[in-house]
This record gives sequence, structure tokens and C-alpha cells, in this order.
Amino acid sequence: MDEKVLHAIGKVELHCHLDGSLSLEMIRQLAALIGQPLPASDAELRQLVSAPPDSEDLMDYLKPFDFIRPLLQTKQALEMAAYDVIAQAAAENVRYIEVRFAPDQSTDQGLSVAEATTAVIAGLHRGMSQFDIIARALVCGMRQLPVGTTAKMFEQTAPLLTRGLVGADFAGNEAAFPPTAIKPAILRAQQLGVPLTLHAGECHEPQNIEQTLRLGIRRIGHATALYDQPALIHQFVNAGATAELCLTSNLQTKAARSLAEFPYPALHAAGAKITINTDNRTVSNTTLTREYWLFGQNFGVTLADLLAFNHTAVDAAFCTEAQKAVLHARLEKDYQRYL
Ligand SMILES: O=c1[nH]cnc2c1ncn2[C@@H]1O[C@H](CO)[C@@H](O)[C@H]1O
Ligand SMILES: [Zn+2]
Repeated sequence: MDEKVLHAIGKVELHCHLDGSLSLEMIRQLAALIGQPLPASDAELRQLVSAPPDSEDLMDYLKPFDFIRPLLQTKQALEMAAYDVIAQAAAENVRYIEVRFAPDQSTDQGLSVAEATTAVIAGLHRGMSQFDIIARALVCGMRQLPVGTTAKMFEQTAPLLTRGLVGADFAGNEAAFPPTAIKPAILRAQQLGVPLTLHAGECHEPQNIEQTLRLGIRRIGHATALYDQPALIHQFVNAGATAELCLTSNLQTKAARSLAEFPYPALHAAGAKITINTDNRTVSNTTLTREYWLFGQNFGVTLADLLAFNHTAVDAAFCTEAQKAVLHARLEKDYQRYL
């Protein structure tokens, strides 16, 4: 597939972390606001904020997030960061994006989780006012936090559900905190009517995917551990679940130790609902265009496949039905001249 075409076609992205997707320029601006010195060269800065090349697992991969965290502690910083991610997505013709972030990681200097979320939404709105894109927010509970803290975060952010927030996720240390460990917080979110997606199957634990399905969750981030689990794939397909695949990230976290451990071919063959995502543009040093290209190179994915995945992403999105109808029509138009 032609890279120029991959850049030009409309895209829908469901799995993108705010803090893992800041441009280097934005990182410099945010660091300047708090007087944090940074390496002068972009190459060195990129190293600081990218997945370590020798990452052995998810927790290694997550190390650069510790560097970003102090930069995202004010309303102004969160607003600027959200705008920055929207600008990047719009520049590669993403038409709809759900940007996720963990409000509890932006309370170190006294912001409330509601203030943090409101600031992110404000940045998304500024982006939408300037670019041809629809952006919505997802709040992430961090698995390693006490479930009571996360439940409270959901209670305090749920009122924003009609104002730009559309759902929630759980991120962080999956190996130590499987779905059963965070179940009370998941149930609280469900009681509050918060649509959920969940990171699962990123640490070679297919049972986490099964547990996620059993909890009634129908969007799964990564779902990598399905690659050699035909029975569970069958269950996944029967449940009508959607996989938020993140190829580059999986190779870095060793969720897939090689392409052979990436679940796309098995999921595709089984007729599973598939979407393609970046996970973290900066930490994974990628773009959605590049992820599409990698699927073409490695798995023979075609433009017609990409159109289908984007329709799937719209179907699984947490926006309104009216917005979905507009997005479906927009995608058809976008792809028409290339197919
Ligand atoms: O692939 C991932 N798996 C699990 N957690 C992640 C991944 N990427 C980012 N985060 C975590 O989500 C938080 C909120 O955005 C980030 O701070 C990071 O710790
Ligand atoms: Zn993720």
C-alpha cells in the first residue's frame, strides 16, 4: 500500500494514550512551564520519552511515563497536551479519536480528578474547533491504585459523560492486577453507566481476556494473548467483542515476542472485530499511518480491509449513534477514490 494513500485516507482511532503521545515540541513547552531542563537535541529527548529499546516487558515499556507525569499537573498543561495530540491526529487525517488518560496521575499538585478531566476535554474541544476531527476522552483507572481510589475517580468524573468524556479504561500493571483484582472498581463504573474498554492480554495471560468478557466488557485493548487460543477467540467472536490492536507497542512490551505472537491473523481468520491503533505515538515512536503500513507489510492487509476496520472502530466507539452515522458515511467517501 502506498504511504501517501495511507496518510490521506480517513482514520478512526480508539486506543491512544494522551501522556504517551505528546509531540517533542509540546514536551519542551510543558517542561519550560515548570523549569524542567531537557536535553538540547531532539534525538536525546526522543530517547528519554520512548520505550527503552531493550524493554523486557510492559513495566519496562511504561518507564518513560514517569518522566512525562510531572509535566501534566496543571489545567493549562493538560489542556495544551490534549490539543497537541488532536493536532497530530488531525494531521494524519484521523476523523475520530478517543484519547485516554489517567486523571489520578495528574493530582500530584492538588488538581482534582474532575478538574484534570475538564482540562483535557477543553484541549480536545480547542483541537476540534481548529481541525477536521471529532475527539472524545476516556479516563483510565490505574490498576495498581487501591480500587477505592479508582471507584471514587469514576464517581467524580461520571458527571462529565455528557460533556466530552465517553468512557473509561484500566491501564498499568496488568500482570499483577488482573481483572478479578480490580473487579470492584469495574462494577462501580458499570453501575455509574460508564462505557468500558479494558487493557487485557498484554502480559501473556489469556485468562485476563476471558475474565474481561465475563465482566460484560466488549472492547479489549491489545488482546494479544489470543494469538494461540482458538477456543477463546471463538468466545471473543461470539461475544461480539472488538479488539483494539496495537502492533508496535506489542512488540516493544513483548506482549508479542515476535510477529508470530501477534493475534491479527488468527483474529482475522475467525472473523473477529478488529481495529488498528497507535497506543502511544511518542513512547512507541509511531503514527497511525505507520501502523496501517505495518499491517500491510506484515499481514497483507489491503485498503478494503482498512476501510472495514475503520467501520468496526466506528461501531465500537463510545460516541452517539448520530455521530457514528456521519463517520460511516465520511469513511465511505474517503476511501471511495482509492478503492
Ligand atoms: O500499553 C499499555 N498498557 C498498560 N498501560 C499503559 C499502556 N500504555 C500506557 N499505559 C499507562 O496508561 C496511563 C494513562 O495513559 C499511562 O500513564 C501509562 O502508565
Ligand atoms: Zn494502551
